[in-house]
Amino acid sequence: MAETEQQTTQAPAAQGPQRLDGTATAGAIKGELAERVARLKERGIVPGLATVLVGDDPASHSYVGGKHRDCAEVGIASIRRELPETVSQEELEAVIDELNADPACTGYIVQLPLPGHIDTQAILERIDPDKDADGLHPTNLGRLVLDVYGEGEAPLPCTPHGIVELLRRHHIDLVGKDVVVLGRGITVGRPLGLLLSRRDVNATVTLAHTGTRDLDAVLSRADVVVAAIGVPHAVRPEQVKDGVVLLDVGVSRVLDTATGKKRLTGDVHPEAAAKASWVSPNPGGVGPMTRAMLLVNVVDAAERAAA
Ligand SMILES: Nc1nc2c(c(=O)[nH]1)N[C@@H](CN(C=O)c1ccc(C(=O)N[C@@H](CCC(=O)O)C(=O)O)cc1)CN2
Repeated sequence: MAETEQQTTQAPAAQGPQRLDGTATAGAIKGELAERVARLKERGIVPGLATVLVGDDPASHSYVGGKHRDCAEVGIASIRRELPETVSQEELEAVIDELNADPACTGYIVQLPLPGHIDTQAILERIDPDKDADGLHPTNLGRLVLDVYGEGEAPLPCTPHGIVELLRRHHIDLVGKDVVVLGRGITVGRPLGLLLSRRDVNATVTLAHTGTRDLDAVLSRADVVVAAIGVPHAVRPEQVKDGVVLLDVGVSRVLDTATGKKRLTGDVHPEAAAKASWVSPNPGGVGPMTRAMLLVNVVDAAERAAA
């Protein structure tokens, strides 16, 4: 696709939807990051990502494993902290303090969700904002609200940033478009609403949630729908217009009765996807972009620290 070509959100659905290919886009971003990491290393600076993983949840283990594989691909050093499900608040806070003080760790994340007995907000607030690779520290979320920080000057939450970047790199113009974000969670919906309404994106955003009245009417007007509620096939074909752009963020594991195995299912019904002009596959859409934007935050932070 030509670099300057602008895409419309109204391509006839008869052609079938085009894919917002997160795997390929993340691959391109990782290539760019590998070059930036190499330049940092020439100056004696080695970016290092630490992950803090609590408990035995297989999905969290798999996501964290992926993050470290990505680090190896682009030359970022890896530090792993694994703690039992029974870890106390104080023990976890001690690990945070240790990473805040460790010069080899230039950025880190605490894999979410944490067990119910842990005060997640207190943990996120204890992270040094300069090492906050997830962009979830209140200082960094506050910077997002203020919208006075330029590109790379403050970390952005990875999934929202990944969604905006995925659309941007597929030349999908959001100026003036009606974007409906389903879900108001702190890792996706709420920060995505802020990001989409920034002047450089300029979309009109509706953040829909369990309190939304007449969701069908809200969805029927949308040029773009981002579904991040984790309810399998929640977005149905009769709710969206032809040519809509659909981003499927939700991840549910449902039993496939044919195979007897669990299979990953998104929030978008396949027949809704068939009406779209563009759709992000799930898997292979927003997930890989989430991982790529984490690396962007790590490299940005290392460059800022070295400036
Ligand atoms: N500290 C954080 N915790 C969590 C975050 C986060 O951004 N920061 N987001 C999610 C989990 N997550 C990253 O941590 C994540 C989820 C999914 C993927 C991904 O690549 N998914 C694949 C499918 C993988 C599969 O088969 O399960 C895809 O979409 O292609 C990456 C990262 C919650 N916790």
